[in-house]
Amino acid sequence: MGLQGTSRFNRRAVKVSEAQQRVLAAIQPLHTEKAALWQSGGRRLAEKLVATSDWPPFARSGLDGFAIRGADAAQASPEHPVTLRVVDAIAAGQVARERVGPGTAVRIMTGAAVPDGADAVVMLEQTADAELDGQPAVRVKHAAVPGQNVAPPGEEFRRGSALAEPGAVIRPGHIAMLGSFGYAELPVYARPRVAVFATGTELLPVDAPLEPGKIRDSNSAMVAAMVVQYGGEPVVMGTLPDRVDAVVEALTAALAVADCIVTTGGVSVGDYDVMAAILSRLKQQGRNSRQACQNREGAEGTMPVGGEGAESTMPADVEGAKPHDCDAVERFSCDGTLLPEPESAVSPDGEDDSNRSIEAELHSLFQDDSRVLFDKVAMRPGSPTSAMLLGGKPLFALSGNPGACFVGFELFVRPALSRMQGDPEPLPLAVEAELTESIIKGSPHERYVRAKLLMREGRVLAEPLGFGKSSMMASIPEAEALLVVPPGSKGVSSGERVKLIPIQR
Ligand SMILES: Nc1nc2c(c(=O)[nH]1)N[C@H]1C(S)=C(S)[C@@H](COP(=O)(O)OP(=O)(O)OC[C@H]3O[C@@H](n4cnc5c(N)ncnc54)[C@H](O)[C@@H]3O)O[C@H]1N2
Ligand code: MOO
Repeated sequence: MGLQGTSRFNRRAVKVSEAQQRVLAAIQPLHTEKAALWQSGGRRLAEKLVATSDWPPFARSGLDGFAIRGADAAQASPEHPVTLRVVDAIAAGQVARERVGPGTAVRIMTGAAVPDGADAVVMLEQTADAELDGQPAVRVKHAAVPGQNVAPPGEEFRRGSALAEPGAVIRPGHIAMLGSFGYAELPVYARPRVAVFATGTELLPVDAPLEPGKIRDSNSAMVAAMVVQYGGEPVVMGTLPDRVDAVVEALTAALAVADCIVTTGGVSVGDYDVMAAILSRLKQQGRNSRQACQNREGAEGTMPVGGEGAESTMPADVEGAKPHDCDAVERFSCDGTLLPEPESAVSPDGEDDSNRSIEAELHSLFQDDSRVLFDKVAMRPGSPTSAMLLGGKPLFALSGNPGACFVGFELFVRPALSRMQGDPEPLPLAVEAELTESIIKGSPHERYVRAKLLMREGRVLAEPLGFGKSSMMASIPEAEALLVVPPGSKGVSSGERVKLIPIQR
């Protein structure tokens, strides 16, 4: 394959929190657009919106009854009712033609504008129809006070007051408020378009019969569903064989249509782990470019985010940590672009020709602002989970194992999608719960265990689900949280409080 070498083992794990920070530091919110009010639920607002009038906009009756002057019925009681002449009757949406003067009332329905002169509404149940000098009248049988059952203008919102801040998720309540103030369209962040690929020559489409040694591609559809769940638009691009040229071609096509790419599989250290090979080459490019600059300028180079300098804050990872392989030829310019292949590197046999064409394809894939963000994470499952920027767009190379793929998406792709949609705090809030049963198995790295949440006697409990191996999917549908087991040899005991990350259901 030409791209495999010892550098595929040369990966050092970063902590989950560090990996998340690298992702967030590399991503900006997307462009904004307008969405119809009724279609904007769940999207994120791109601007602060304010009340365009006082609310309510007029003094509003809270009941069906009679609008009166409170002072007229201050002493009213069932034994000594007060009789008032009824001068008008209005439904919601109508405005009274008459003012309410001393000794008069207007029959009024819920939501109608309280007429001038009136300052109270008496509910129908506290009145009786009457006549006064042959004219319609009302007997008020309970004492009234000014202001009763009247919502004054601006009671709830003052004109100009903030209704929602940029980045807020638009919830049904926002839609009600914004509709009241005449916002028929809302400025929202664009939904990220996410290209989804599964790599693996063993993969069959979901509608194909099983064949010996092959399995159906379940990750693509799961990832697409998760993209939708977190506000994005998936572009499912199918399965790819474990060949660098095929993957590079597909990634190039994806970059033309998507804001973000998610791949699954091929990210570990195996002979056919094609995503790992691409990551390794991109990393090598960054390293060579820095080396070339240092040599040329005779100065200490500074490492970009995701470079080896950042990694040195971690203890050497026990699995796969090796000194950097610095035997690469300097074929990269100071800005990180690939320089032409030297003539001497090309031999007449077919192997080199094919390498050369792969080099050319990689050259065009690794445009400006292409770099590895991380290529191993100190976690289980999904330690080979990786991320890179390609031409400024994030690519998440998730593990092929379905359980690890799911966890990798929740931990890294979800915050990225939230950031692209303008979320000011894209990392999910961790909460605590009591563990229902011990997790005996220790781990050198943090473990993210799929769990169900239970309420018992007002306490939130977390129940670890069975079938939680990286390769297993049976626990994914039921998972309501990822329970975080700290690194260590002894696991966590039943009854202990554990940190967990809720999953959107
Ligand atoms: N020598 C080593 N081997 C492995 C290591 C290691 O450190 N050294 N890491 C292991 C860990 S941890 C994980 S996780 C897996 C990650 O492997 P990849 O991400 O490269 O994934 P694949 O090898 O392509 O596939 C793994 C597994 O998942 C199945 N798969 C792949 N794609 C799909 C799909 N779209 N739908 C359903 N299932 C899929 C695939 O058939 C494999 O069974 O590597 C370990 N190995
Ligand atoms: O880290 Mo891997 O996902 O355990 O099997």
